[in-house]
Formats: sequence, C-alpha cells, structure tokens
Amino acid sequence: MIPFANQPVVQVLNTDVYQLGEKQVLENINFAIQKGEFVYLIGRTGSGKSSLLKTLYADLSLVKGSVQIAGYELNSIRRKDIPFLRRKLGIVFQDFQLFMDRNIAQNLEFVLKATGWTDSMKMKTRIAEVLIRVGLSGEMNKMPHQLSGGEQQRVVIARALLNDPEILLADEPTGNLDPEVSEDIMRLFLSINKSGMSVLMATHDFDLIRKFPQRMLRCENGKVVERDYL
Ligand SMILES: Nc1ncnc2c1ncn2[C@@H]1O[C@H](COP(=O)(O)OP(=O)(O)OP(=O)(O)O)[C@@H](O)[C@H]1O
Repeated sequence: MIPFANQPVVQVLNTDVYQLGEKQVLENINFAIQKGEFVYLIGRTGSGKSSLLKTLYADLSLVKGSVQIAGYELNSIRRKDIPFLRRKLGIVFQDFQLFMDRNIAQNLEFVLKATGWTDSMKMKTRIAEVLIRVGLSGEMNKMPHQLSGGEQQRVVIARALLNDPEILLADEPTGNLDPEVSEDIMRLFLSINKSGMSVLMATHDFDLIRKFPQRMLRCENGKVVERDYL
C-alpha cells in the first residue's frame, strides 16, 4: 500500500503569506489541490499570486500556518530538504530562464546533473522522453535563440517534467506569448494534466480561462477564495 495515497498534493491551512521585508500579502488562507486537479490562480496585479507560488516552492518562508505539498510540511522543512521538495515540483515561469549559451539537450542535462543524475545513457533517454512529451523531439541540438517563444516555453515545460513531479506550478506561463501560441501551450498543460499530474497555474489570461474552463482560486483582499465565474 502506498502511504498517504489519497492525500491532497497541496493542503494549505490557516496560512499567511509574507513577502520579503515581512510585508503581509495574504492572510489566513485555506485550500487544497487533489491529485490530478487543474487549478487556475487568478487575481489582480499585486494580489499575491506569485508570492503564494513562491511560498509553495519554499522560496518565501512560511511564517504562520501549515502547508503540506508533495509530502513535505513546509513549517518544519529543513533547509537541506528544499532541493528534494523542488524535485517533486515542476516550476514554470513566464520568462524562460534557459541558458542561452547551451543547446536544448545541454539545458536539460544541466538540471538532471544538478538533481543527482549521473548515468549518461539514462539522462539521454530522459531528455528524449520529455522532449517528445512537449512535441520538440527534433530540436535537442538547437540553441534557445533558434526556437520561437512558444518552443522555448515548451523546453521550460520539458525541464519541469524531468524529475516526474507531483504538481506543476506555473506563473503566467503564457504571459509573453501571442494568443494562438498561448492556446497551444495551454493544450500541452491540459494533456500533461490528463495523464495525472496536478497543475496550479497563475494567469491573467481570461480568454484562455474562458476557452478552457477549470477550477479557479482567486487572490483578493488578502484572501484566497474559490470562484466559479470570472
Ligand atoms: N520581492 C519583493 N519584495 C517585497 N515585496 C514584494 C516583492 N515582490 C512582490 N512584492 C509585493 O507583494 C505583493 C504581492 O505581489 P505578487 O507579485 O505576489 O502579486 P501577483 O498577484 O503575482 O502580481 P502580478 O500579477 O503582477 O505578478 C505586492 O504588493 C508586491 O508589491
């Protein structure tokens, strides 16, 4: 039997979110994300979406409350365990943050090596698998600048998938892309989600939400609330 098999991937209880400098952004928030769920995180600029995501991946420290994510409790996590937590989270940002002086395979290999992989055949296989998953199997020897914005974002998603995370945390992943490319990226997230991976995606893109409706959490007035309309 797998212990905790039915536990949510994310469980946030009575939690405050603080930015650096101890500025409180969200207060007493409560929500859970189940295995296999797709959830949008919406809210105005400055409402706290990025701060909440940063708290979930332990970039901002948890000051008050309880956050369980991917089997870790963040109020008691040790600093040395944070890299292990991050391996169970696939993190996707708006700005691609690829190494521009390395090709796609090297960008992915860098992450594998940094997360403890050593066998070069296994790394090659894994890189090929994730590139197939995002529809870029022919591009592994290209440099990032030879790819379009949408393709670069696919590489970032492939990078996030390398260690087979329990949840993808995406912060405005379509923020720099035109509408058609955004829809393609959204379809990719949905197909990854369909295969069982949870996704929490912060977005401003209401057209995308209307077109691909999913559960919504909204940051507003220092709270996180469940929304069923835009
Ligand atoms: N590095 C930082 N240091 C201090 N305060 C910050 C920092 N980043 C953001 N904040 C503040 O925290 C609050 C929440 O910002 P946050 O970026 O989480 O909102 P957001 O909903 O993600 O906004 P956006 O949609 O513009 O990304 C804002 O008042 C913001 O000014």
